[in-house]
Amino acid sequence: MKMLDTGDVRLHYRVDGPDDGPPVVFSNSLGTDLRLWDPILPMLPKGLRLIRYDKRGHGLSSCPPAPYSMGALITDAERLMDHLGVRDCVFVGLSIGGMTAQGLAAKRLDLIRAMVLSNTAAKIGTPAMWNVRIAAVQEGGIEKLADAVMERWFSAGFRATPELELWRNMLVRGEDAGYAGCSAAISGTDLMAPTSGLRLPVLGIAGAEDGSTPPDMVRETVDLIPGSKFHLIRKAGHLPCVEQPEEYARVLTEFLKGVGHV
Ligand SMILES: O=C(O)CCC(=O)CC(=O)O
Repeated sequence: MKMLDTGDVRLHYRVDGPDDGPPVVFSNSLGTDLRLWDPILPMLPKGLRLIRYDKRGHGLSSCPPAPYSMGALITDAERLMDHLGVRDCVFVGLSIGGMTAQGLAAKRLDLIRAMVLSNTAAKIGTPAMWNVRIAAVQEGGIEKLADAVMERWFSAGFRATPELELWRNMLVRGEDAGYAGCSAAISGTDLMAPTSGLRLPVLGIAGAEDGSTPPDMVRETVDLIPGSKFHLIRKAGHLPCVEQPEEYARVLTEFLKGVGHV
């Protein structure tokens, strides 16, 4: 078990692969922990340094009182990468993790060679929508939202499988304050201007049945960055790395090859 104490949060992280391998950093979505990437990591080429972490209020990381800002989430990722001596990584961010990627690239381009913006956007939802969600969590806990979240996370086909229970458990066993805190961070974030100024290789990934960040929303954001690639995964919702891990790992591997990381 590895932990970084930044002073205002303790971040749980995990590194797989050789210390001198090309680094790939993974940042996961709202209500998930670093196990989100378990389905795809064994399918990636050997020799990469695979770094993942639980953002504040999630997984085994500490849970400071809500609300959080996007700036704090970006600084957490920055501190972890500085702590691990990571430069020139490929940063793979899913949803709120993809917002962190965009903000970090705008702040510290020395850390990021290329990024994957998976099921994310420069702006997700509206403050009014997030306020309703935050109020629901404060009143009834994450459980109150869980069935609706499953409909956005997964396609109907996947929701009919027994594996659904595992991911639902991950969501509802999370900290209410962590969920509400990160929801507030998303609510206050509009990265359209900084993301438009980014110049680096980008791969956008969307799920055809994503009820949170539909394909058009992902595409609109990746199109802000000239030369970006885009890949649509069919039969997948908001978490295609879970539903279609082979395809996800294949397009990620092709992208890693394209930017000279493999
Ligand atoms: O997944 C995220 O990080 C934010 C988008 C979202 O709210 C997903 C969901 O619908 O639960």
